[in-house]
Amino acid sequence: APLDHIGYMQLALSEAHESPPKPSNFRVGAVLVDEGNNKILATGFTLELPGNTHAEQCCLQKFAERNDIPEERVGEVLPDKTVIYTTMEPCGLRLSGNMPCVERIIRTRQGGKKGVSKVYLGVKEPEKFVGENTGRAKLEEAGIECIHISGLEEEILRVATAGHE
Ligand SMILES: Nc1nc(=O)c(N)c(NC[C@H](O)[C@H](O)[C@H](O)COP(=O)(O)O)[nH]1
Ligand SMILES: [Zn+2]
Repeated sequence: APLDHIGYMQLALSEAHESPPKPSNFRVGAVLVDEGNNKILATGFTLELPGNTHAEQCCLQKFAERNDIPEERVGEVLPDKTVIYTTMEPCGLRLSGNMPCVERIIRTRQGGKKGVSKVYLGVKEPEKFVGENTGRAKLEEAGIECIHISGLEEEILRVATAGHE
């Protein structure tokens, strides 16, 4: 049977377990899903790809690479009903200064592409690095629904902060 919301979030959490612990970020897992056909498009975890990458960023980049285009153009090849499950809400600001995942996700809808239409998140971002994460408001403004899938918060946060002292 196809995975349900909690199934996809559990899959994202299993990805988060793969992330190498680091004091300056959170260990997050994500799954890019074609909700129209219940197909997994890509999985990702923090630091999976080279260059201080985030879980959501890795999903987009891996799917783009599989379609021979750069991540910034991945919206051109995403199926119409693409959604992303991420154990922690997408970042709106990064201490490293790298492009936040909220911007990367909104960018998938540029040029009238459907891109990512929903973000399912396991927890809000703890205010440890950048204060309150205001990304969800930006996602909603861009027409992207943010839905909290509850039930895994404790384990998500334990995994996310395992690299912290
Ligand atoms: N949603 C999300 N997915 C991730 O894969 C990840 N690592 C974070 N973490 C958010 C946190 O705010 C940033 O990790 C810090 O702000 C440091 O920024 P860098 O990660 O070094 O760019 N958040
Ligand atoms: Zn991010």
